[in-house]
Amino acid sequence: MRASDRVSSGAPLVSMTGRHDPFLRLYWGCAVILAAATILTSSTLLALAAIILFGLPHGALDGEMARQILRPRYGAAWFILFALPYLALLALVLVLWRLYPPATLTGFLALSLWHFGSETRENGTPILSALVWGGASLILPSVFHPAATASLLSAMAPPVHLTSPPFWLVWLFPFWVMAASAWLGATPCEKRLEKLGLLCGLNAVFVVLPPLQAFMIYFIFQHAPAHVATLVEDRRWERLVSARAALRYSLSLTVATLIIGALLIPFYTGPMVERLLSLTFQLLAALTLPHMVFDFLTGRIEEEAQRCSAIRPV
Ligand SMILES: CC1=C(/C=C/C(C)=C/C=C/C(C)=C/C=O)C(C)(C)CCC1
Ligand SMILES: [Fe+2]
Repeated sequence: MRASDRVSSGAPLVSMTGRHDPFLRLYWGCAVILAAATILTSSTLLALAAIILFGLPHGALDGEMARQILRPRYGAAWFILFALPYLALLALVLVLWRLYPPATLTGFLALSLWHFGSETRENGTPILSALVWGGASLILPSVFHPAATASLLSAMAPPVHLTSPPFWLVWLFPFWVMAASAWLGATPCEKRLEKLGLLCGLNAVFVVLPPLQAFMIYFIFQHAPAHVATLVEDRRWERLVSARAALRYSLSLTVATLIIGALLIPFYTGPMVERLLSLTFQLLAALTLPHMVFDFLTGRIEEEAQRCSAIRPV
């Protein structure tokens, strides 16, 4: 089973907060305080800080997985083998943002929908739950806050100027509602009320809050912990035994990403808030492509390992 095939929607925050670990309490306490400050002040900068500080580390865990797979075979060269193709894909996406901003934005949104969906896919109803949970963060703001979503997406991909969100995100809404109803219908009776509550909670976040704040809440309290929970539950990753360990092993690449981000600031122009907004999301897109390729490759390696162990004589 691929890491992303495991169940994670719904429970991640509860299972991943490490309620009894004082360090993680502090970590999540800071996340809650920063999120609350963002909402109270409506500050774009604080929202970006929360997204970076508490969302980015989940992607940095790719380095830990690559280390475990490549180091036994290639020794110290593992890092180059991992980092070079990763950085090449990252650079490619950053160049694509410059050359074809509208097409890259569309590609990023489609990729994000896939990425968010695959993180919250459930075993019984994989496609439905992926559309429901993955689509919510993109479809709901486009429907309930079209003007604000359009201006954020425009700021993300200058010189694109959207007066409304991409039509396909809005058109997906009726399908999203149907998928959500079908998914609830397919959920076992005893769990239905709980799932309905979660769905209503997620809807409320995207209906009530402005799009960037709602996305921040989704990203740091649902998406990132779901990814970490999936990896911790996956017994393949020897050192990822707890959320705390995951945080520790994500630290070096998180810092490296922050340095890359800081070095890129001079390449972005305009008022500082807009520069940081486009840089943050363009970099997220640039990280998401190699992250998804990596996820695909580790899934293939796992399938291969299972195939080999199935044909090995006992
Ligand atoms: C900027 C922005 C949006 C899009 C964000 C996207 C598409 C983020 C993708 C992040 C990824 C893929 C992270 C991977 O872990 C919304 C929600 C449409 C509206 C609010 C502002
Ligand atoms: Fe992610």
